[in-house]
Amino acid sequence: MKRLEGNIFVVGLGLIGGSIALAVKKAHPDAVIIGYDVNEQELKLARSLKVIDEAASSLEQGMEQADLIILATPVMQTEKILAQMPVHLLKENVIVTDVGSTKQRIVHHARRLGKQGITFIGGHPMAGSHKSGVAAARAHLFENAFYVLTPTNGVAVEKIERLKEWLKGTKAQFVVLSPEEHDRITGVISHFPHIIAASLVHQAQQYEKENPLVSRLAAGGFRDITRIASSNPEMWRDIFIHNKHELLTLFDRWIAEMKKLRSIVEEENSAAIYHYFLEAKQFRDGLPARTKGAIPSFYDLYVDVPDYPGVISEVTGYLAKENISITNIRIIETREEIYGVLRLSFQSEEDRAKAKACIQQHTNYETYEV
Ligand SMILES: NC(=O)c1ccc[n+]([C@@H]2O[C@H](COP(=O)([O-])OP(=O)(O)OC[C@H]3O[C@@H](n4cnc5c(N)ncnc54)[C@H](O)[C@@H]3O)[C@@H](O)[C@H]2O)c1
Ligand SMILES: O=C(O)C(=O)C[C@]1(C(=O)O)C=C[C@@H](O)C=C1
Repeated sequence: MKRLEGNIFVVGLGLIGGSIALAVKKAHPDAVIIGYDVNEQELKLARSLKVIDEAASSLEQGMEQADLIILATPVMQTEKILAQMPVHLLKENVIVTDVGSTKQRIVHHARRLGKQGITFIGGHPMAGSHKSGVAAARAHLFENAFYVLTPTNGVAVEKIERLKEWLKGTKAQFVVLSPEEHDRITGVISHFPHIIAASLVHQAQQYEKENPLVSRLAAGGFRDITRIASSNPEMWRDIFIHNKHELLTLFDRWIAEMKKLRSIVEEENSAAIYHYFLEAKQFRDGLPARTKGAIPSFYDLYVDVPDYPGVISEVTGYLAKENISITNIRIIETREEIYGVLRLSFQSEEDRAKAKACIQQHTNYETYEV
């Protein structure tokens, strides 16, 4: 495995910046990871968690020594940083990239770098979480996920390959898209779903004023579909402003769709209602669960476990006895007062099948694949 050496400057040490820093360090232990964040607490925490090797005292100080600059701030901040970047201070061969969830406006603002001979390659690792901050950063966050790159025409192929080499510790699958294609696709499968999740929560909040039982009765379905409403509001505000045009079209299409649905329910058109759900189920079930996709895929097994201390070691203990190795383990949802959902990831389909059989043999916990 080729190990690169050099200075990596990560601006914005939150969930994504921190995770990328850890992944780069894992693949290139001789690289020096320098970090900067406007929030001094996060910067200190990043240093003490060893997410970065050094803290820069300013953007300029970090940028002038960097061989790779990764901008991992909310997208409106990224736009500002690009506009103010001190190009004259940068190393000639530096590569500048970002991780923002939108691409057209960022790539547009980066044109000034290209004009002055600096390579900019837009990037977006298509995995994340509703959590934010460096404490949530994990080196494996992007494993198996797509990592979109949006290089513009003038960018040399060697520079793109070099960036992929730097980022190979993410174990993501790189895909090149135009910024327009990127924003169109993410509008449908990432951005618009966020407003739906947030609006469902607002609707429940309104109903709760009439009956406080609403939030107590909000069960698995509501929690599953609204998980992402717990995400960082600053990040999502910026995404909505950046991808406004795409989102306005999606609003119009969604409103038309809701009107259509409302009328079939009003008419009690049972065939139409049934087919609507059926088509949705077929498309959802057909999403590439095992191949790599926008929904990050692994050989995952979900286990509904009772909420008591020791339950995780109980389950992992059964698997250990049968020598079944787990690549990742996570409690993805605690459904208060009922049970938790344990997500176990495996290296292969075979391991997952063995694990399923093992858990079924030793426990009565429900197991399922999504
Ligand atoms: N969270 C996700 O699921 C996800 C996934 C892929 C990409 N992204 C993108 O990654 C970027 C970062 O998101 P995150 O989830 O890591 O957010 P985060 O809130 O965890 O981290 C962002 C960090 O940037 C810092 N910051 C803000 N303005 C700054 C500035 N001007 N200079 C230096 N630091 C600054 C903040 O203090 C914070 O520590 C966003 O552009 C987002 O669109 C997020
Ligand atoms: O899993 C989540 O919590 C996410 O919201 C991750 C998610 C997504 O919409 O899929 C969010 C924004 C990113 O730009 C990429 C990934």
